[in-house]
Parts: sequence; structure tokens; C-alpha cells
Amino acid sequence: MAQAINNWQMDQKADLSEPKAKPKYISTFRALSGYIKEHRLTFILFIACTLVAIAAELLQPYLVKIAIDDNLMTGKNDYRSLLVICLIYLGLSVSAFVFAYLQNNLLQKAGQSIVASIRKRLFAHITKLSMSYFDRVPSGSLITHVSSDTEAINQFFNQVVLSIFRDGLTLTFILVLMFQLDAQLTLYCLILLPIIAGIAIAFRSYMRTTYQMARTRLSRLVAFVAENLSGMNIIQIFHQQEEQKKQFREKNDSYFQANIREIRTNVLFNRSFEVLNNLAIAFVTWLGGQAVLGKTLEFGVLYAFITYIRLFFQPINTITQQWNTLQSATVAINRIWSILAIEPEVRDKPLALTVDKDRIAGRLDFNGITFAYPEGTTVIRELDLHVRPGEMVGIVGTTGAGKSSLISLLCRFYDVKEGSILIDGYDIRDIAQHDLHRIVGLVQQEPYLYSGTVLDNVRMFDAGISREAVIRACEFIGADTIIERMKDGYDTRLSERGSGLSAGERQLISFARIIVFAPRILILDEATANLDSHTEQLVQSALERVSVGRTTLVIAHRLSTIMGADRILVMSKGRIVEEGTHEELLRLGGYYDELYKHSQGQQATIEAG
Ligand SMILES: Nc1ncnc2c1ncn2[C@@H]1O[C@H](COP(=O)(O)OP(=O)(O)OP(=O)(O)O)[C@@H](O)[C@H]1O
Repeated sequence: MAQAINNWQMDQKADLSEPKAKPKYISTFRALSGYIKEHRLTFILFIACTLVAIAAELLQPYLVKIAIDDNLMTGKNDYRSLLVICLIYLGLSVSAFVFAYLQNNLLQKAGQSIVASIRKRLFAHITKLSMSYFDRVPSGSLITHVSSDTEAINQFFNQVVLSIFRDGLTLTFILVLMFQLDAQLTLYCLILLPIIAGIAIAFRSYMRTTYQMARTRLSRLVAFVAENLSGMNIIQIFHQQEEQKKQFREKNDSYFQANIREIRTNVLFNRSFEVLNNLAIAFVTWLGGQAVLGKTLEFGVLYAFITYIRLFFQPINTITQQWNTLQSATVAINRIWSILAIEPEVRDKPLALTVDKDRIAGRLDFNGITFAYPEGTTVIRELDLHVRPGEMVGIVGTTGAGKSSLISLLCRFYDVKEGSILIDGYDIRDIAQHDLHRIVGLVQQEPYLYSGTVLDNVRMFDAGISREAVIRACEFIGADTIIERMKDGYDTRLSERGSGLSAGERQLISFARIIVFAPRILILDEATANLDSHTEQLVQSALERVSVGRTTLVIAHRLSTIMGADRILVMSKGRIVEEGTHEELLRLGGYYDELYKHSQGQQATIEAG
């Protein structure tokens, strides 16, 4: 695999030297070469079966020629030989069927398993890319890469490779047999070749444009649907259905038009080929018929010739049709390989530290950190923060102050531009990410649940964590009664993103996750926002239990969540502007005091209402 990416990268570098980049067919083959080598035995068997299937197919007209010229036209009445010929014909038909079946299956098997491993590799790679990549690339286009681009590679094997071998070999065999039957007549037929090539080339460039247009419009449509699905609640709440329907209709219509254009071009090309085929047959019948009448050509030879000419056009037509597939596979492979070649911006150092989370006390030091998103303005400025092991720190601040960004840096979704973040004195850039993510746990405002059971979601599909451990964790945070009330208890299947559960229930499951994975440092990003007061109480008491003995950072809009924190930080424009306990900050009479009064006012209004 590494070799395949290497080959591809070298080809890309070589291509840069060319002013006008040509379609990268060679690099496509080089990119796939590693995979093909893995299946070389299957490919050898495929070629062998193809040879036998084609030979069995093409020898059939030759047998009929023998029957006509050596039996029927001689008047020998040799029924026995005729029967033998018919039996051999039958045998050839059966062999052609069996070997064509094997040939198809072998190629399908190799092609499908290559595509499955590319898909697996691509998905695994995407999951390792840094958040900055996902900020830039829309998820819709990534879905296209994993689904339709890999499908284009599948078609490459099952159409292009199949056609190159099957149709290429068929053409060669037909030419050999035709020359063997009558060289002069074959040469006459070959006059048609430049005409066929001319038509194919003329159509080819037009077909390429129509094909690419259809693919581009399809990926726009897919991206649009993906975006809409992920933001369906917003669309409904803002009554955007009509507007989205209009935009969808436009994209759908434009894809429809592109498809129609592509189909028309294909039909025109196929029909032109058929006309050409019939012309060639008329041409051979005219020339060959005269020779038969003049007794310079046997009738059986003419029969075989006409059959071969008919068979000759089919593979040419099929091969030319593969141009589209080859084009799309080339584009798809280049797109996939360009993703595979992307190095995650945040990655482990070659000798990354292995840190056992149980030996971490949980001290945190943010030393003069500065951070800006790629192509963005600075959102954290020379920030210093030192947190004791087991301390609970609440973070509040204006919207866009950089609270979530600070947390993203601690999780190493991004790397700081300046300064450093230390956990127990280890720079987080030196710690293996696998270990870091066991040390630092994150609960977000909208916890992500996967399609799977409650059990799977709590233990994150890690079968090494026992059912009992999951149940204990849920009991600990008080989620057990809620889960037991569900249809199948811990085995209840959750729909995508846990949409069948309330926000509080989802939050409790994510707390149970934390208990199971027991990180030393816990981050809660607005974990109690959007909850009704009863669920908030449940979650709040779960939070208190979860945070015991852990360094905890809580970002909160509701001050009630953090009033009891050991320390509260107020952030503004990427800096810490106030710091202290609840009481200290109230005494300070600054932003926090204002926020508190405001929240008290709101509370009073709610109670009065
Ligand atoms: N992925 C991103 N790419 C570029 N800019 C971003 C990204 N995420 C956040 N920002 C910008 O960084 C700044 C800080 O955002 P951040 O989410 O850290 O603030 P916050 O204090 O958590 O705000 P809120 O309370 O509204 O969630 C904002 O100006 C925001 O627009």
C-alpha cells in the first residue's frame, strides 16, 4: 500500500513538470499495481480462462465452415463426421459458457476485494485526518469518495480490465482466423479500420465531456443531499423546505439533463457502429459472394467470414465504450490517492511517548499559547493557565471568546501555533495520540451516539469492556433506571445519532462512557445546556460524580453548572480576563458579576412566570 501511494506521488511530481497535465492513466495503473500484485494468481487464472473461453467461442464458426465445405458441399453424405462436428460444436459452446463464467467470477472476486481494501484503507485514513481537514472539505464530497469513487474503481476492473483482455484477445483471435481463412478478403476488410477509428475518436472526446459533466453534477447533488440531511432540524425550524426543494430541483434537473446528453451520445455511437457493421457485412457479402460464384472461395469460408465480421465489431464497440469508465476510474483513483497522500496535520512524533493514564495525576499547564485556525484570525492569544490535579475549573465568556477552541487544543484536534500545553509536565505533542485520548475525555453539548445498542454506545464497541462494567457505570451516574425502562434495556438499538433519545438521555449515556473509559482529565463542553431542569439536575449530579478525583474543565453558559467550581475563568477575545471563585468574581464586579445578575434576573422572570 505504502508503495502504491509512493508510486502515485512520484507520478504527481513528474506531472507537475508538464505544463498541460494529461489524464494520469499511467499513474492510475501504478497506483493499483500493488493491489493487483496481491491477486496475481487470480489474474493469471482469469487470463487463462479468458483464452479458453474465446478460443471455444471463435472456433464455432470455423467448425460450421468445416461442416459446410468438407461435408455438405462435397455430397459425401457422411452423417458420422457431421455428428462428430455437431458434438464438438456443443462441447465448445459448453466450454465457452463455463470458462466465461469462471473468467467473470475470478475478475469480480479480485476486483471486489481490491475495492473493499481500498475503501477500508480510505475510511481508516479519513478517520485519522486532522480537524482542519474537515473544516475545509465538505462531508458530502468525502461520502462521494468513499462510495462512488471506489465504485468507479470496481467498474474499472469489471468493465475496463475485462474488456481489455476479453475484447482485445477476441479481436486478435478473429484477425488470425480471418487471415488464415482468406488473407486478401481480410485485407479488404481492414480498409474499414481507419473509418472505425475515426468515428471512435470523434465520439470519444465528446463522450468524455458529457460523462464528466454528469459526474460533477451527481456529486453536487449528493453533497447537497448530505448537507440537508445533517441540517434537517434547521431546515424544518426555519421552514426552508420550499427553498431547499427549489435548489434540489435545479440540481436534479441539471443532473438529469447531463444524463440524457450522455445517454444520447452513447446511443448515437452504438447505432453508428451497428450501421458500420452492416455496411461491412454487405461489403464482404459483395466481394466474397463474387468470389464464391467465381469458384475462387468456398461457401463455408464466406459463412465463417461474415460471422467473424459480425463478431469483430462487438469487441471494438465495447472497448471504445470503456473510455468513459477508464476516465472516471482515473479521476476517482487520483482523487482517492490524493486523499491518501494527505498527512494529518496533527500526528504522532516518530518516537511518541507512551504514557499510562493511570500514572497521570492530571496537572495541566497552558504556557503562553497562541492559536489561529488555518486561514483564520488569531482566536487564542498568549494564554497562560495552570490547573492543579483534581481541580474543577469552570470557563465562561462571550460567544466566540475561544472557549471551545481552547478545549480543541487540549484534545489535540489542532496544534498550538505558539507556546505549549503540558499534562503532568509532558508536552501533549510528545504523547502518542492514542494515549492522550485515553487521558483526556470530552463530553460535548450534543454527544454523538452511533447506530448500535446502548451497550455498544457506552463501551464504544470495545468488546473488551464487560457488560457488567457498563451497567456499573450507568448505575454510578444514575442512568440505569432510564436505560432499564427502554424496550430492550441495555440492548436497545439506538437509531442514527441516538435520535430516539432525549438530549438528557444522550448526555447521560455519554457520561457513562466517561466512567467506563475513566480519563484523568475531563472536559465538559456546555454539557448541561438545552436540558429541562429535571434532566439538568440528573446530569448535574452525574457531572459531580464523574468529576470526583479528575481534573475537570467545564465550559458553561448556565452559571449554576460551575458556581461550585474551584476556580472560574472568564474568557474574552482569546484571553483570560477574570479569574477566581464564584464569590471572588462577584466581588470583582466585572463581566462575571454582570453575567450572574443577568442569569438571576432570568431566573426570577421564569419563577414569576
Ligand atoms: N473550525 C473553525 N474554523 C475557523 N474558525 C473557527 C472554527 N471554529 C471556531 N472558529 C472561530 O474561532 C473563534 C472562537 O470560537 P470558539 O468556538 O472557540 O468560541 P466559544 O468561546 O466556544 O464560543 P461559543 O460560546 O459561541 O461556543 C470564533 O470567532 C469562531 O468563528
